[in-house]
Amino acid sequence: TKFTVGDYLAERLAQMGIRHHFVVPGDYNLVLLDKLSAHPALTEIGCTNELNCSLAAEGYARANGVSVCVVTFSVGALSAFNGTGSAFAENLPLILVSGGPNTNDASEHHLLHHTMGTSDYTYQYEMAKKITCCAVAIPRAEEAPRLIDRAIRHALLAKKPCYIEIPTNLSGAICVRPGPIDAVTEPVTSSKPALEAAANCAAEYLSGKQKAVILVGPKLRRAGVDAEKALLDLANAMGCAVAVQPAAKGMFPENHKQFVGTWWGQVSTLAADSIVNWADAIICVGTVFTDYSTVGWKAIPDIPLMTVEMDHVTFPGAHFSRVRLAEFLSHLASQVTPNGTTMIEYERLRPDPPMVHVAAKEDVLTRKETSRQIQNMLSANTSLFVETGDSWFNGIQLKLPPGAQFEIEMQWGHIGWSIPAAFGYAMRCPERRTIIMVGDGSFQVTAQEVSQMVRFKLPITILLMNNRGYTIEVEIHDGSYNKIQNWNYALLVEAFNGGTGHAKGLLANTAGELADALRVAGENSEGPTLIECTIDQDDCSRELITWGHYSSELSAALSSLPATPIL
Ligand SMILES: C/C(NCc1cnc(C)nc1N)=C(/S)[C@H](O)COP(=O)(O)OP(=O)(O)O
Ligand SMILES: [Mg+2]
Repeated sequence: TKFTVGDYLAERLAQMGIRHHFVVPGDYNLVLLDKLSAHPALTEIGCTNELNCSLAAEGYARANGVSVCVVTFSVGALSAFNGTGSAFAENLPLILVSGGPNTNDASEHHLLHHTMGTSDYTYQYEMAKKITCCAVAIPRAEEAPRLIDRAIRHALLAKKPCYIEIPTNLSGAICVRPGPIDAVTEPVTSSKPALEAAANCAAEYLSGKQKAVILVGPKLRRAGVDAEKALLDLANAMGCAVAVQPAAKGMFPENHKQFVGTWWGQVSTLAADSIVNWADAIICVGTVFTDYSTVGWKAIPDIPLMTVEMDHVTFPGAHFSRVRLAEFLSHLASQVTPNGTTMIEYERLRPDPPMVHVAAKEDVLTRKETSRQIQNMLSANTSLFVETGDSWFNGIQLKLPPGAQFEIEMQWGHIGWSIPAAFGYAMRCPERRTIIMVGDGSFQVTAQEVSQMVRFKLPITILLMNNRGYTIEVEIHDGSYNKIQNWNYALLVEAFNGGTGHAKGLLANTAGELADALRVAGENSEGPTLIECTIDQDDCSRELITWGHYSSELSAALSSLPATPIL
């Protein structure tokens, strides 16, 4: 049989370790989908819509390192742009592939279905350029190898999404076979002189300091599989306190003796803020300081920083390009002199473990009791997804046992992300126990993807925190718009079974009912189990109230008049 453009893409995806491709079919991509599903190493995963398809691919990339989402032109791609934006914001190489109009139509000024109704079809490619690190539209089959390889390589190096548009008449066009995959996947290594110079600068930066801490940010994990190990080596070599930003929870082991908690200003955990504020040197590794992670700009380090990024290192007064994060940390680990001052001080500050109240079986269910029971089910095999909402704060308060994984989407913050993202993640890691903490408002955005968990028999446990509305928004700025229609969530999930599935929908109004429901979930290995936890609409974490208070100042800042009056 002839080798085609679609086969070229399929082979490249398989060569780089992708085993599942997330799709929604449409007549602009059907031939392409035939080629992809014909590849022995690829399994086609259909999704209910393109928003969920792109978010499922985003979740898959968290587990696999790279993912692909294949949609139809315009009506499909514009929804998939949202999950692509998430991948950009979260530093994930998601490959967005869209079918496109037949290359013969433009010159005929044909009006085509699914388009804006004009004969200019370039708008999608132009938009994709803005939300990816590389966008290509294949004009003819001869250029497919060069353009496909270029887009994928950019995505892998930048840890950002890329865009590949394949006209519907080119997927089946003759194409040459791909060369070695190294040409696409081989990483860029550090410049040796720059690495040395940066390490010398670090030694100088640290030499005059007494109280160094390490602050870990969400880009650490995105810097590659050896990045977390390199950080551990540096932490062990230094002996100093190590704090994580909220979006980096789980990227440093929480049972490590030098772990001092999540640094998040007034809503830090384990008094991490006290030791970070005490430090006279902060090594920021993959950190991201945003309005949310600094609690409305209130918690920003106010001392000169050393920052280690994915491909450069900066100091007060110095910048070193092309220094890879993992290589730099490992190199530094072999050079630094131990300085445990901040750990000695922290042991004096470390808060005593809180008294945990165990509710009686008949007690009305509370947020705290729900968190306590979730804490007890976390294990080395758990992957916990926490959704935008009070679930952020409740999830971040939990203590991760060694090996447990934690996934959060704090930069993009698209409510509903956790359902498709956990589904995509679980397709890649079916052996792990995936648990989702999600609010009622978020669940309503992407609930359809639970039906794919039924279809692929994924034993995902969904803790649906039903506080009757958009509570985070209530805390930031209340209004009529924070009210939503309540659903019978347990019934909805059972409706997805369609006569053959094994989803279970349970309602927990008391502590005892939650305990029973979690037992049922633990035994359901054939499909998802949703447990609707009904809690009072004002039963939110104190961190949310504190953060919300400062963020309402933030939202006031967001709505503040422009600094320079517009004349
Ligand atoms: C509406 C919105 N954010 C605005 C928003 C709106 N649209 C999208 C796609 N993403 C967003 N973050 C948010 S955080 C709601 O409070 C979420 O409500 P819910 O899931 O019920 O969680 P809580 O009750 O714990 O807040
Ligand atoms: Mg809610």
